Amino acid sequence: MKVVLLGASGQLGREWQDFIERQDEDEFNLLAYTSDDLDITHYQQVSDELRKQKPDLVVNCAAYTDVDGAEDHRKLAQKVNVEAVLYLAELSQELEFKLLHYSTDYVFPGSKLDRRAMPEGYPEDYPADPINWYGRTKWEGEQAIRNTSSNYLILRLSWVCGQYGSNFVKTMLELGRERDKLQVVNDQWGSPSFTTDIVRNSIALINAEATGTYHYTSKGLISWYDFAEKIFTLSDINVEVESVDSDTFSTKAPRPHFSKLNTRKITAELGEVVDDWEEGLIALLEQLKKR
Ligand SMILES: NC(=O)C1=CN([C@@H]2O[C@H](COP(=O)(O)OP(=O)(O)OC[C@H]3O[C@@H](n4cnc5c(N)ncnc54)[C@H](OP(=O)(O)O)[C@@H]3O)[C@@H](O)[C@H]2O)C=CC1
Ligand SMILES: Cc1cn([C@H]2C[C@H](O)[C@@H](COP(=O)(O)OP(=O)(O)O[C@H]3O[C@@H](C)C(=O)[C@@H](O)[C@H]3O)O2)c(=O)[nH]c1=O
Repeated sequence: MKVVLLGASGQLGREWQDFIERQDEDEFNLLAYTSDDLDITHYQQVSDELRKQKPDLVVNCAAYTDVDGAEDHRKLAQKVNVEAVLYLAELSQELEFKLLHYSTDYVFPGSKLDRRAMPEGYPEDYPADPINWYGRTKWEGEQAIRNTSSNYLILRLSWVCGQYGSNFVKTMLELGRERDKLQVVNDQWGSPSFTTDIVRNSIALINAEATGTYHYTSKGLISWYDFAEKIFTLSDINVEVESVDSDTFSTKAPRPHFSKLNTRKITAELGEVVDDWEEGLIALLEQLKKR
């Protein structure tokens, strides 16, 4: 299968490349493009390249992911997360490739009431109602695909962490080593998704010829504070972590209080593929230690 990977230098893009390199058979012929190789907002270049390569599958790991930055750079976030995605969806229809696109838990409103009503998380068909600009652009990008392409897979993820790029685990390890004391929010609940699990399950969904929208995240429901505590305990880092609410640790973009994704649908499709978040964290810390 010929696969074009966009956003190849991000945390998920690099994990995709690693995963394919580790495969024994040549199941996938992967062509990886960083933003320098191919900017997805340069439509003519995208069109020329995809017409030339004629892929069976385009994996879109490219996105504007700076949640606070999106509030100040609304047009850019809109261009990358909506307009360029619409263009990819149009090309998928015209050139007949499958489009695998990633989206986020931040499309959901995340009220504290929702946490009580849906402790196992939001199902795929729960109405989106994002509370920040990043979430809004990601939702509009999803809708652009649904309204345009008949051959797509949208995989919603939450709290993505892996060995590459920047994420909460790596930020905590850095801050924990630099500082004596940290504040971490205790009133935003969800679950991390680890990049190795995401790529494995993305490929399983592709092999199962799944289409439509799916959720993937680890088992369990934790706050960022719980996550930070576990990162420090497992890493033997001695730092004082103060548990604070979102008003105390305020950010430019509001974050949902609850953003757990329900994973019943992917489990029904693929079997018991959803891993425990603590196991995922232990594996990631091991990987980081080796690097
Ligand atoms: N990170 C997270 O916690 C979550 C992420 N997701 C989704 O998962 C997907 C992958 O995220 P993740 O790997 O974490 O993100 P990263 O921020 O690590 O990577 C995003 C990549 O997109 C590239 N990019 C940005 N703009 C363009 C552009 N115009 N053209 C081409 N490439 C571009 C970036 O390149 P460069 O660095 O060179 O600009 C970067 O390599 C995204 O769709 C994201 O919304 C979903 C839930 C949680
Ligand atoms: C660094 C830091 C963050 N926080 C808070 C801020 C925020 O509410 C939460 C997580 O911080 P981050 O900056 O990693 O969060 P954030 O950028 O909101 O992460 C999100 O990224 C996008 C792309 C997604 O799609 C989401 O699923 C989610 O993973 O922890 C603290 O409380 N203390 C700290 O020292």
